[in-house]
Amino acid sequence: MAPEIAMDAFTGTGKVPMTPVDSGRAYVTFLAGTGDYYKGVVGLAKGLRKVKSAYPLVVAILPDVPEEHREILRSQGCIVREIDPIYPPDNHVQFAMAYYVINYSKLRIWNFEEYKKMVYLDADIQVYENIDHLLDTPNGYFYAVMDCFCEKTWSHSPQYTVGYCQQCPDKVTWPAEMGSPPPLYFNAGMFVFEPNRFTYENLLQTLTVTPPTPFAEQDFLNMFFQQTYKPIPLVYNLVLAMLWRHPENVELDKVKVVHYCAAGSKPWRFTGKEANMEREDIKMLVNKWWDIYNDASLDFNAEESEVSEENTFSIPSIMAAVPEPAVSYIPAPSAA
Ligand SMILES: O=c1ccn([C@@H]2O[C@H](COP(=O)(O)OP(=O)(O)O)[C@@H](O)[C@H]2O)c(=O)[nH]1
Ligand SMILES: OC[C@H]1O[C@H](O[C@@H]2[C@@H](O)[C@H](O)[C@@H](O)[C@H](O)[C@@H]2O)[C@H](O)[C@@H](O)[C@H]1O
Ligand SMILES: [Mn+2]
Repeated sequence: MAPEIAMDAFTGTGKVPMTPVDSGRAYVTFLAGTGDYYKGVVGLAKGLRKVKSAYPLVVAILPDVPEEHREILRSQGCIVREIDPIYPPDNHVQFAMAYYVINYSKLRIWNFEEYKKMVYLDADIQVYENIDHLLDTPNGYFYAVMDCFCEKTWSHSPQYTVGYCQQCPDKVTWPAEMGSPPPLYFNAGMFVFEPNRFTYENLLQTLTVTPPTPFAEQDFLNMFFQQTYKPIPLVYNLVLAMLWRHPENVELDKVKVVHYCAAGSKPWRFTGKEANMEREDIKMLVNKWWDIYNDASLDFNAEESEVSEENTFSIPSIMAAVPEPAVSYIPAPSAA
């Protein structure tokens, strides 16, 4: 006998609320390679469960992700979707990190048209407070958190050269002789977007004529969505470098989402040896990530999920086997 459920648990019309698949909303992350980033996805899946997110986690994976890792993600209730890689046009650019070249493949998520609105999260991100409300934001905008230009990874940029950062625009003003300051620039580790076939095709076509730059798809997305980009508060994507570059902008106890993107900060391979990794706040955040990763009570439970399926929100792992819909991809540009 299904447990008695207060009518207000529904939409008040007595109708069962839409399940996450029907709601057209989901979280999505990206996984490539045979390495240990799958641990980041497991941590993220468990973190979203811990904050009682109502929506599933879709994982866009490249073909090189081994079956063993795919099975681990399915067993954690993830919806695993294989995508084709996307390479930037032939180039000789020096990416800030050599592996950034695979990050262009993230653009395939705009083709997940069965979803109307999604939150993209890097696999090195953890969600510590429920952020489902981001999926209720008004359509037509690209929501993301502003990045910081102060790390050495930005040493190629004019901002870094003049010591300008959008996080403290009054500290070093943009030199007038260099024209207008750069447009607001987001970190592409987390963003709220609407999958859309037209946008998808436009992204891929534009990519073929856009010379690659050091921050790869992050630079590309900033250029592409410049007119519709809407900054959201830093609590939705704490880029760790903010802790030592702009501590005045950070209230750590209010942060909902932590992005482990500083060199040496990936929790699953943390040694504490790199610069700033000896900080107490960094060690606390890494331990916080491990507490969730190691918490067996947060593992996906298919039975529990099926029971709650009747009431509210969950996705049985059978959904995890959802095959890639037969769509004709725009052929990716030739490999770099
Ligand atoms: O070997 C890799 C490297 C990267 N990624 C994915 O690409 C994202 C972007 O890379 P990363 O987070 O390392 O970049 P950062 O945010 O540190 O610049 C990761 O979060 C993963 O989702 C992956 O799956 N395998
Ligand atoms: O492929 C480019 C990547 O660019 C971004 O990472 C960078 C960037 O944020 C710099 O500003 C930081 O200095 C650096 O530490 C950090 O790794 C995104 O987090 C990642 O998802 C991905 O798009
Ligand atoms: Mn990242």
